[in-house]
Amino acid sequence: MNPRIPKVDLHRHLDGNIRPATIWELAQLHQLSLPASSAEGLIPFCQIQDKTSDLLAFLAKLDCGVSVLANTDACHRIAYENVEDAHREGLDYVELRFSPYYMAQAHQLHIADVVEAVVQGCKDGERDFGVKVNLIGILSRTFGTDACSLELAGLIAHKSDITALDLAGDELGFPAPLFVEHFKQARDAGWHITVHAGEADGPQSIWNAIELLGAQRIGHGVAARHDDKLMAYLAEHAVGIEACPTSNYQTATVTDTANHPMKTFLDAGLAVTLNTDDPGVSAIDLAHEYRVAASVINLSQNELDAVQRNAVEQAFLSDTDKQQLFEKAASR
Ligand SMILES: O=c1[nH]cnc2c1ncn2[C@@H]1O[C@H](CO)[C@@H](O)[C@H]1O
Ligand SMILES: [Zn+2]
Repeated sequence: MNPRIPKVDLHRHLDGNIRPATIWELAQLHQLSLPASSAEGLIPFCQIQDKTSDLLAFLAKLDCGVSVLANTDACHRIAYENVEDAHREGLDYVELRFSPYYMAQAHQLHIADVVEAVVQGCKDGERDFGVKVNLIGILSRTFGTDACSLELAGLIAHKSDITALDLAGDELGFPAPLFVEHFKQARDAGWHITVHAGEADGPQSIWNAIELLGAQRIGHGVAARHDDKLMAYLAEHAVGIEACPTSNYQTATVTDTANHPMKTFLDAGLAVTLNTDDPGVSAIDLAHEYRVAASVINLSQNELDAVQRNAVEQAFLSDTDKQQLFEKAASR
């Protein structure tokens, strides 16, 4: 990554980035059983080894980490450690997303309490590590529309501490038209919108995210490659593409990383950004994704710099905040 351009990750699930050592310690603390007898032994259960058969097999790997969230202190801890991880990676700004319903599920926590703990964990992390953070709430579509209504209510209870709403989980089984009302409420709350689309399903899912849910950015968006009209629309309206190539390889969204459409998207004028998705589960960091984009996807240094700048342009931040990020990076 270019140190003179802000280092930004816009698509990172904090509940997909729980350290194996923390999973182990929380299980000890709360006397919870795990499928292994040491932190190292846990790795095959909470990290992808090579790739999985499909998105749902990938998502099952997140279950181990959230299974130890026995109380709100545990939620605070993993949020705080996510900010520490971002600091260790040298990031200037990160948008962390999380699904409070999913985090609350294993131990029947109160959804709004989970949101509060995550908000506080991130605030404490920002104070201690000097990384700027914004939070994106997720509706986990996999659990259906009623669960998503509860999840939305828990997020809206902390409306001013949340920047945007996202829809994640089983894209094929729970398509966007089911969530029109949820996203209307989110826009009425003044939130930005980003939606996982075109990862497990086709281009229509991306159109739906934009036209029915009001998405300003698309998580993954890989399937746009099959629809020229959509590509032209994305370019014209600067709808950002949050690319996560290693995740896309591991979920079998792309057959191999070299086949990722990032370069095609850039050539077509799309505002592509590069992100980690679930770095703990994928065992990667943002610098790894930039190396992959250079050496496997063959982006030039100019293209990599453009992608790095796109992340600032596409961030859910005010123009003043974006300017400050650019100035901070230019002066180092
Ligand atoms: O790559 C992904 N695609 C779709 N959904 C995802 C991905 N990674 C994580 N989640 C989903 O996000 C929520 C936790 O933040 C969970 O619903 C998880 O399944
Ligand atoms: Zn994601």
